[in-house]
Amino acid sequence: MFQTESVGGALGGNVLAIIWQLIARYRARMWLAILFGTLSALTTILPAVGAGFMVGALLDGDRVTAALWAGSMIVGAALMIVLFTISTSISHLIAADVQADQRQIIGDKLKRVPLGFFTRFSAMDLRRVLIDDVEKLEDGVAHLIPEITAAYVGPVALLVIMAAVDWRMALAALVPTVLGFIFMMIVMRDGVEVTNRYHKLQANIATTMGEVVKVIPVVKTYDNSGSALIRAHQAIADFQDLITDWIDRAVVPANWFFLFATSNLLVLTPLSIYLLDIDGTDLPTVTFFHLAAMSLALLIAGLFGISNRTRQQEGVIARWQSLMAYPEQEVATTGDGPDGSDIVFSNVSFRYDRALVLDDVSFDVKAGTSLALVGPSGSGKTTIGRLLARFWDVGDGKITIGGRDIRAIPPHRLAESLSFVFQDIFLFSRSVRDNILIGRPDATEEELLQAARAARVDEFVSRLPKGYDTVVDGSLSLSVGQKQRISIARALLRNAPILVLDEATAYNDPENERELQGAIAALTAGKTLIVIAHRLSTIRHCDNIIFLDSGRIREEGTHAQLLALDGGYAAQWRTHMAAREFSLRNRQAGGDAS
Ligand SMILES: Nc1ncnc2c1ncn2[C@@H]1O[C@H](COP(=O)(O)OP(=O)(O)OP(=O)(O)O)[C@@H](O)[C@H]1O
Repeated sequence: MFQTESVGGALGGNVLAIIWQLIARYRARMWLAILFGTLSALTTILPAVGAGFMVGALLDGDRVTAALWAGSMIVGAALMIVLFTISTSISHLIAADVQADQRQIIGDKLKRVPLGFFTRFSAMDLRRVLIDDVEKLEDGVAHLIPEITAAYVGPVALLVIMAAVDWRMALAALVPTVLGFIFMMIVMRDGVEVTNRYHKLQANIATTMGEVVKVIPVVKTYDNSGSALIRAHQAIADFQDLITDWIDRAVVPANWFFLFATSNLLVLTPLSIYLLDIDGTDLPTVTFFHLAAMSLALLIAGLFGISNRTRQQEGVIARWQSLMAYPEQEVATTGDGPDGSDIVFSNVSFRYDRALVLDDVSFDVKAGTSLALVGPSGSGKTTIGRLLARFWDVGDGKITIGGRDIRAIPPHRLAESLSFVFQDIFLFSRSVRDNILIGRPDATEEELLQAARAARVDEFVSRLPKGYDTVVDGSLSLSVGQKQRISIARALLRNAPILVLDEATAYNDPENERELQGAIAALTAGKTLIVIAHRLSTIRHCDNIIFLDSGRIREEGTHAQLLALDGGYAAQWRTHMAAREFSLRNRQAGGDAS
């Protein structure tokens, strides 16, 4: 998952500055939104002023003027709403533009990160940054930025006017609110931490629930909901535990603050009555101060809401920054493709995180020959295949294809030379035809059908309701073997000079396997081939076999040479043969019984 904490912690109050940078292209319009927002905040003084003059007119017995002032109060309130609406309309339009920009920026970033990035971050992580967070950014751009200036300017302007009229009553309106602020800052020191945890645990629940939905079939198969859902239960329990803490340390203090902020009348009213008596302060002024004090409290309370929402934006910005900081892969934009299909790994070392996964690996595969990579699980076989496709770049050493360092080959030229059949098959929610054509979009119908026949796709496609035009979606349940055959058809169609097969036939049923092996033989004929295999029977005829263990090449040679060596490969071969014999005997026993 993308980081939210460390970057978020470092962000602190910078989050608004970062949002300000994000809207760089729209600053002129944003200034306009800020201007209208600030004018709207300033108009909050109008009802108080109007009320003061209205009372003055009433005391003079001038009812017409009083009515006019009453009308001005309504106009003032309406003006406030109109100005605010203009401000927020402008800022929402900017927010929509910024959101579109952000999606573009993230999309561009995703084009520049190495392919391996997508094996490390789940679709859910990406969805969160690309969709949910971009949605949330709307509050930052459309509300926080224009409102923050108004939230500061409004109370200050109000206070200046109040102080100009009577500094004593201005102070009385201000003091409880300031006390509320100080109180809030002391109590909310803990509240910030607990609110951050609240947001984190909330995100954790979302992630775990997403996982739960994914594992439901497994859970049901094993009838093991107790243990499989433990993480989800734990996430919910953690959240429930925190809620009480959060209410005690963040919600209650926040309400105390509102109480303090709006309780300035408790000080102002006795003071104003006292002043009425002793020094000729008049009733209109007292009326003005009472309404102005309430406006002041509300404006300052608004500041509190802003600081809370700013904190929510921190997570959004932190995840975005974490994505943007992900190392990019340098790609050549010009240059030739590989000159031939010889593959050479020279002293290649590689680590995903800390541990070395490939350690000084060197080998070559001559054009048109085959290499099999074998070894225990986790020995680095798949990593070698992925490095060849530049899922990641090597740490040390280099990989060349046709004598050219793959880092110097433009990606489309590299892609033209390689075909992959991976363990994980991804099919798009499009027709079977489109899914095969991904291998070569400009292939003719005849070429497509030829590839489909060779990969034995046509057999099951003819039984589908719309044949090759049937859409591969949730309603169409293809077996793993069928999906695998589609992916082989793709590779056949691509007809690239180098082919990497990662356990390509591991999931196919025995009846299909022989035919599929035939198709693969057609696919691999004349190609430079790297097979990543567990079932050694499929690779015994390879020109060269490398036995890997813990990221190092331990043995290399033909099947016969490695057997003669009697090392790790021979041991794995013996295990394989024993397992095969066992399964054959079982099948025979099953056959006899029936
Ligand atoms: N995306 C990744 N991030 C971090 N570590 C990884 C990643 N992919 C693989 N590894 C680690 O690298 C090591 C080599 O993995 P690799 O998949 O290359 O082995 P393998 O020989 O193909 O294994 P298997 O036969 O089980 O597929 C393992 O320790 C694995 O946990």
